[in-house]
Amino acid sequence: MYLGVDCGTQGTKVVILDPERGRVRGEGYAPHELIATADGRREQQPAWWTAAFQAAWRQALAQSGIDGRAIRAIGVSGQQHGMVVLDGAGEVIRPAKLWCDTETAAQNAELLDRLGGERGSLERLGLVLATGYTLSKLLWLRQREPEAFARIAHVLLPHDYLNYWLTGTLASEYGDASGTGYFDIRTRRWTPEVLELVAADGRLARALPPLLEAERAVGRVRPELARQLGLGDSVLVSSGGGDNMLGAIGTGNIRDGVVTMSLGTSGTLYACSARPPLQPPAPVASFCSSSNGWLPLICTMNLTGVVNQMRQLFGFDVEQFTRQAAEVEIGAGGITLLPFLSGERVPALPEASGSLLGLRPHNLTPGNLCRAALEGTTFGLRYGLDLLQEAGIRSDHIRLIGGGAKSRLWRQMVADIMDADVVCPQAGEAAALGAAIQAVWCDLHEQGEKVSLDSLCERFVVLDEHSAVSPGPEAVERYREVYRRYRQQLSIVHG
Ligand SMILES: Nc1ncnc2c1ncn2[C@@H]1O[C@H](COP(=O)(O)OP(=O)(O)O)[C@@H](O)[C@H]1O
Ligand SMILES: O=C(CO)[C@@H](O)[C@H](O)COP(=O)(O)O
Repeated sequence: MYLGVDCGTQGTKVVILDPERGRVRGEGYAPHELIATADGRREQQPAWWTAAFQAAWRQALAQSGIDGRAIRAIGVSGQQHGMVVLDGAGEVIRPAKLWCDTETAAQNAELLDRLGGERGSLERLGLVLATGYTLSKLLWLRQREPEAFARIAHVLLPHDYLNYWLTGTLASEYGDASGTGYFDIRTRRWTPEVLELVAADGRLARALPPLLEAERAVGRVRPELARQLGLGDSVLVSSGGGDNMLGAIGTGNIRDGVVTMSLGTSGTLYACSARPPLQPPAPVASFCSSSNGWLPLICTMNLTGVVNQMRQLFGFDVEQFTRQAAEVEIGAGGITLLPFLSGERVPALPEASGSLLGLRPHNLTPGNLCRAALEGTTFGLRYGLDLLQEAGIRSDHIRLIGGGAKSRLWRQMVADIMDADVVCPQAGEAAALGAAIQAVWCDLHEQGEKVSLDSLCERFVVLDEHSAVSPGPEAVERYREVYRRYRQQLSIVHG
């Protein structure tokens, strides 16, 4: 049996994969708290992740009915870009700043400028620095909390931290490392000279962990933790990765022609590629994949969080919200929501706020506002799809994952707005499944079996044909018009 863990923004999900039967035997979930303030701060205590890991694991174990000692290996997926800083004793210095923290927008602008703008950043790193990447968080820490900064001995990403907690070993891997802003996505090496823009004495480069190939193991679960979790005494921990990289594995997106979209706290859209795109538009992040290739990606910061807030404003549960939104026409009666409540990464508006446009006495209804929240956030992903297409990525079908993919209305909206067929994988938690598949891959490699990741995805990734939806020609036409209105209003409000 293999354990896949996905530490997302809103919670940790766990799956237990039975390789013989080729299916998930047990699942678990535990939510995370979030520190969120009006200045854009978004932080979490790493201890909340480890507590959620344990709670979700116990649920999955109980559901599966297996003995915990049957687990051979664990794979960990994590929200990208977070900054976890440890002191010399391996203790967490302060809460982790997350991918969606925009408090560091000024530091990102300063660093981008010092790198020579978008062009300089592309030349040095193979991608354009964005607010949310780890680098600007380090500069922020140096400027705002110099005492904490002085104590840094190790800098990790969220999934690296979970691997460290599991094994006691400090390590990173190419996929998640490529979202730091101090890693060259083409050579797959850290870039110490970029870190020197934050501290010229070289100490940050010394704080970075060694980099692993995707199919390598970090180590084995620490004996005292294994006992506490009811695991056996030599459970392997695979390299793990960023949640989008492992979402790619969990949707079989490891060869050309597949596009995955995730409707989670973030909205993401990505396709794997054997080479990094040659001249990607600046918002396209040419991250490395966890399948030894690349994963050009776009990410929006305002998705299910905005939809949840609109829903809660009216006191609706998910079913009531969906009914309200479904009962009104495409276009929300002329209302547009530019949904940048938390600032935005794509388009690059880290300090923006949201706007509601087109309000009139006849259209100001809960149904129109609920629909405008779904449409506005999905148009952000359509904007991203246009950019990915500019980078040369083509596909007329999308594999849809993340919490929002459970909504049939949203799935149909994605199909109509993107003009593409949409299908979900059978396993509800694709990134956790991807992590479990990577654990199988790594375990087989340790045993000397050079099995391909492709063959494992063939075996374990099953699409749910009942979830499939196709674009409706009439709806596609109507959304085209509404999207045009969205783009126009976007340029009027944000230039
Ligand atoms: N049936 C549903 N309809 C619409 N949204 C849903 C549904 N089920 C879950 N969600 C949304 O999915 C969100 C969680 O998504 P998830 O991908 O787990 O986030 P993350 O990985 O960022 O923690 C929930 O907050 C909720 O808004
Ligand atoms: O920053 C990015 C991608 O670059 C986000 O996709 C994070 O990785 C968070 O993911 P979720 O919590 O939404 O799954």
